[in-house]
Amino acid sequence: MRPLLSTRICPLCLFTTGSRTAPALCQPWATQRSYAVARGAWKGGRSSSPSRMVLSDDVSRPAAARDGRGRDSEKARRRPGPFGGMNQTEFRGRDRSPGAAPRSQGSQGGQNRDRGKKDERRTKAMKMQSSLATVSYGHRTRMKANISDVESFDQFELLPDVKRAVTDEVLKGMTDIKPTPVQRLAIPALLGQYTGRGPKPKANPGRQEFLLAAETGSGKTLAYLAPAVHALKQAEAADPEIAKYREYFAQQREAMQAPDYTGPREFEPHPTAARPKVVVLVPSAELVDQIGAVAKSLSHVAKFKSVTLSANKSAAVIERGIYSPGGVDLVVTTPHLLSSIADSDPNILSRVSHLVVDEADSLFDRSFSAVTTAILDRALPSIKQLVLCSATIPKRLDNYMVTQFPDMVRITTPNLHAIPRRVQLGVVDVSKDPYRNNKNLACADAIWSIGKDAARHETSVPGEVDVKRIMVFVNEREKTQEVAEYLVSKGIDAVALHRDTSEQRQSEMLGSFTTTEPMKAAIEVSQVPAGKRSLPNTKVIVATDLASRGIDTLAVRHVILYDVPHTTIDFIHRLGRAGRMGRRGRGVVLVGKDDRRDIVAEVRESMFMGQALI
Ligand SMILES: Nc1ncnc2c1ncn2[C@@H]1O[C@H](COP(=O)(O)OP(=O)(O)OP(=O)(O)O)[C@@H](O)[C@H]1O
Repeated sequence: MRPLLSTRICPLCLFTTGSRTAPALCQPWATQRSYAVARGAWKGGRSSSPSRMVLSDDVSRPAAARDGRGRDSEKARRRPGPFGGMNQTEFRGRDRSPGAAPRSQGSQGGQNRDRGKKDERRTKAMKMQSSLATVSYGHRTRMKANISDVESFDQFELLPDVKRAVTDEVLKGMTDIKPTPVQRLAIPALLGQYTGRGPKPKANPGRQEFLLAAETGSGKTLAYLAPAVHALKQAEAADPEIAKYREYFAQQREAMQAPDYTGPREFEPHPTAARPKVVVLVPSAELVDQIGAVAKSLSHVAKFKSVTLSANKSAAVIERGIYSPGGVDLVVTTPHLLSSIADSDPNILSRVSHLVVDEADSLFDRSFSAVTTAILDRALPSIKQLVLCSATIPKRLDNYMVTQFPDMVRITTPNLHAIPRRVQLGVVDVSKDPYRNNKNLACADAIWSIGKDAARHETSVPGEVDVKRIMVFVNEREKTQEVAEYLVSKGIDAVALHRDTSEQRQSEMLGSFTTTEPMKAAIEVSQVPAGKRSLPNTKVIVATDLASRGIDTLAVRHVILYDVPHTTIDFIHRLGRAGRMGRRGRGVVLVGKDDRRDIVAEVRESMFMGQALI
């Protein structure tokens, strides 16, 4: 007997039959077929509306929002009874939520024939968690169109010095420099520049609010810093107070050079002393240093004063930085530190025109949100541009933005919420032999095999190999130390990234993970005196993703997910430490007997399809 799935329904008489015999048995079917064949539109008995392999760009809109005809046919298709749900041009059960990215985003998408059914199964467990806000397919497509014809930083209306600072300082040494998708979208938008696509932006004399959301390692820092520095320099050129100070400074300096000068030898403080115009908030001291370094590079050419403030610095250094008589234009800091400075000097936020909240998903999370919003409230009266920046938009953040900033312009890249394209994910079932739920052993084994594999490839110097830098992620901070100690006991150079790790060791290790400089080691896997083997060509950081959120770990090719992350948000941030800026990367997830295999399988399949996680 022919299986039920291969039967077809004649659209006119609703006669059910096998596909081969249909034309012979059913006259309307045959008539329709020959008519359609003659038009070149035969789709095997389906109606001539779009094939289900073509996605409509209003796929994210609910059926009720579509035209009347659509609603009627929808009703008909959903009619209960033996023929209800037949003759559909698209699969009803398919995930129609906007977060489920279209096939066209992936390279392998064409392989999936019974796509609708598979998609539903594929995202079921992720949907149960459903922690990420969704982005519609139509929105992604529009954003894709908006970036297609931007090829160079010259196309942006940035001041020449700022442009030079980006290409000759921050991206120094790179050839064929092109803006990344998020830069193509965000820089013109933040500059208020019209790119010839979409509706022309209205000049907004009040406050502008932007969300800037793009995948990990995609260049978001420059996307917000370059326009902020541009605005800073423009405002400075038009500020009468600064012009007056410059005049005073030049006169005073000349006067001081006279041999008979007896007046004060110090200058009056600059109008911007302790009154920055641009403030960038980030969640950790490491990120303060990282973003601060990009700002510093920009300042060398664009000429402005940037300062980094973090709890790693002494009170004296912080005070010297912020109260420098030469003024301060841009501050990169954490909300807690800025808040405590603002408690003793409320004027510190009185001139802020540009406030950037980087890693906004963390900074509006429970642990930070009270202090972040307090800063926001203080700074809002003077703010001209507020930018929230993140690689993930959790539903929580989405709701906050909807209620607090309903007019916020959302700039999201077409691949938002997808794991970088060139990162692959392998799964190790640690519940089986030889590990029997010993994750420590499985983790050490994975690192040893990466190290041994790398030891086979000598550099141009005989006997020398590249050092592999590997990140291991655990769910709980307390676990970092335990895992790191175990790895060290197995001859692996591992360090836990947490508050109690010595600052020097931590920054040494992070430094070697964020540099693009190759590191070399002797090829031999050595025997230390006690007979314990050691692996000299790997370096390992064990961390929770909070400790490493946003860190630009360019040197990392391997990420080990010791614990299965609690949410897809954590998957994105953890795997996003590899595969930065289009580099290749590999993730390995250790799945124990109590772990959510369904989630891992779905994440893996989404990655394979090149689709966004939901
Ligand atoms: N146009 C560009 N071309 C090449 N490299 C770039 C470009 N823009 C930025 N980069 C580099 O890409 C790397 C990642 O950038 P950045 O740290 O801003 O990523 P991100 O999007 O903020 O990532 P995350 O979400 O993980 O914080 C940096 O090393 C940066 O120098």
